[in-house]
Amino acid sequence: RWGYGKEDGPSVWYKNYPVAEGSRQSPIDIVPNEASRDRSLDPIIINYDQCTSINISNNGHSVVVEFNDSDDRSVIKGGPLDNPYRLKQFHFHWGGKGCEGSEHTVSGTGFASELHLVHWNAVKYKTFGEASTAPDGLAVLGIFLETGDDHRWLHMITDVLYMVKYKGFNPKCLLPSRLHYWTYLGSLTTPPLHESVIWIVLKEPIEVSEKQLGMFRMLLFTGEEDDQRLRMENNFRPPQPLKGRIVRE
Ligand SMILES: O=C(Nc1cc(S(=O)(=O)[N+](=O)[O-])cc([N+](=O)[O-])c1O)Nc1c(F)c(F)c(F)c(F)c1F
Ligand SMILES: [Zn+2]
Repeated sequence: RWGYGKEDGPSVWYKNYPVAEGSRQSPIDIVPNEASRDRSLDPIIINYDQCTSINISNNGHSVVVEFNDSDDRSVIKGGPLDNPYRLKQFHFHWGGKGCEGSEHTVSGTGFASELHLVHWNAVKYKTFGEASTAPDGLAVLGIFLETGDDHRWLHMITDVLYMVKYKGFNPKCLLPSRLHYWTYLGSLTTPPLHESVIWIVLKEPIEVSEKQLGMFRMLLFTGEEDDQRLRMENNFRPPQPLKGRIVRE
């Protein structure tokens, strides 16, 4: 249906998902000195200590780790959020080589990869599906990955990328040391591109090794029954027009 290739990639998503040309699409290019300081913005609060990962899977677009979101055991709150948002899953976007791969860019510069932790507003909405079409339904925490030393905990993902089930991974260990962020109103960056996301992009990247990133690239877009093997890489959407939106910090 949709993908990242020539015929089914971001430049043609508008055909089946007209909202692709909407007024709050993501990702965007973040220009730090054009961000406006909002003193009413509190620090974000991340409570992932009781989180329960239920599985890891390749959904044909990325590698996704899903969590039990039946209660408020792992939530993000504060910052631009009026309610606690429940962690539902996290996934990554990456490139085929070091310099590009992230979805958001900073003054035109991309990172090697970007981690998205997808949360939903379970106070106002009964299900993720309902929240996913509401303007304040989702909150996605974006974390840039830059290449450097091995990441102490990322190996728990890269080591099990070929397995389906594993337990007890706390995504808190993927957070950088400082939680300074940019925030703006945007959308899912993959179809259905719902304009329902309050984006919180952390300023500080985490460091991962080229070898660890290489493990992601061994994943395939295609199924084992498909005749052609398409390596999963460059699963990122390019920056979209700001259309008058303000990025706050
Ligand atoms: O749950 C979703 N997670 C998700 C979001 C993004 S995202 O890049 O758009 N994002 O927001 O981080 C990327 C990937 N991924 O695997 O690459 C994801 O798996 N997407 C999603 C969906 F699949 C639907 F069919 C739907 F109706 C809906 F409302 C959704 F929100
Ligand atoms: Zn994403």
